Amino acid sequence: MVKAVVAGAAGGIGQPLSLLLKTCPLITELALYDVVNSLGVAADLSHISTPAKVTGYLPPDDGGKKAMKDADIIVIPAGIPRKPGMTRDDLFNINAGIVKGLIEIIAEVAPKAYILIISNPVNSTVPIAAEVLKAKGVFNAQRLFGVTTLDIVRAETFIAEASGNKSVQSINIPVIGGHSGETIVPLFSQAKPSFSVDDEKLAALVNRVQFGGDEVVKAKDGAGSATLSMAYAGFRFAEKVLRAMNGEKGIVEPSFVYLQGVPGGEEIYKATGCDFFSVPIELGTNGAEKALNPLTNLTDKEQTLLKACTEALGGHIKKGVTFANSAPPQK
Ligand SMILES: NC(=O)C1=CN([C@@H]2O[C@H](COP(=O)(O)OP(=O)(O)OC[C@H]3O[C@@H](n4cnc5c(N)ncnc54)[C@H](O)[C@@H]3O)[C@@H](O)[C@H]2O)C=CC1
Ligand SMILES: O=C([O-])CC(=O)C(=O)O
Repeated sequence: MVKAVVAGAAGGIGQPLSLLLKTCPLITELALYDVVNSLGVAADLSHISTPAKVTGYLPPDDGGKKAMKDADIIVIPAGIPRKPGMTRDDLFNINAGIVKGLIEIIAEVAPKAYILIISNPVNSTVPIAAEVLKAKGVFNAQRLFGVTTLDIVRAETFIAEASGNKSVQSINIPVIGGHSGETIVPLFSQAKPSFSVDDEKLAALVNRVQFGGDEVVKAKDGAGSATLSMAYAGFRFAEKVLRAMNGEKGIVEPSFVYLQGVPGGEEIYKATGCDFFSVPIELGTNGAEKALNPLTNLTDKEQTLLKACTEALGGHIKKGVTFANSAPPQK
């Protein structure tokens, strides 16, 4: 029996993500929570002929607690998205409180759940979640993930386009660091299969992965940010976590984790000075079982990107930690 929850299920990401989760045979119960419209989304999805039993919850009558009670995996795309001209950090003032409130509920009713955070700014919302869980005495770093899969999905797509590789799904590329602008570090030198483009094209590819989110925000012109590609990416990561929980071996995907709480993370922490960092993670029945060190054999250009990443990321992490420890409990 596997209970999955989507918090923010009626939103632009939440709806297609819930649809994809409804198609996953590994899930037996799918609880959809939102502050609006979740009952309608649940009724709609409940007619699909797949095993997961779908239920919807709104805040009244402790709906959040009921939705998340005893969940095995909770995916969080709750919060406002960007409009043109905004940075992800501009979302902090609203989304920090939303994530804090949801994690407070999870700490109480589902302390063992795997938590996958999509809400931006991921570089700060994941540290907020960790601090709240620590304060409640239920933090398990191996079960808290910032979802950075969309950066990997973009890198795979853009390499396939640039190199003319027709089998995009065979491409593997680590993207490390954080999830905003210069904190996103694609390691094209470690792409499999390897590929080569001239320096100018490589710089353009790096820039496109780092600022791919802006491309969508601009095209949507005030109607939000990436939702469909994010739902795909969120499902891809959630499904890998579920398959690993189910005993499948050898599953690796980068994710933004608390390095010092994941085996193998300590040496990456020492090298970067960042408590939280996205690196390839080996997933298993205990969640993040091993952080794989991608920092050996970086090219000079990648070293420069890494330096810019760690300089900015440290501040984002600190902002989240400070907020978590100073804001009052959310309602
Ligand atoms: N990690 C990543 O790679 C990506 C992250 N995002 C982020 O995901 C978040 C959601 O984006 P969209 O779905 O486009 O936004 P949206 O506005 O369409 O949906 C957000 C949903 O969250 C709900 N919500 C707000 N407060 C809530 C609470 N306390 N509890 C439960 N639900 C609540 C809203 O009612 C809404 O239905 C944004 O912060 C966005 O920046 C977006 C794309 C990629
Ligand atoms: O750009 C945004 O605000 C949404 C996001 O995180 C992405 O698309 O990578």
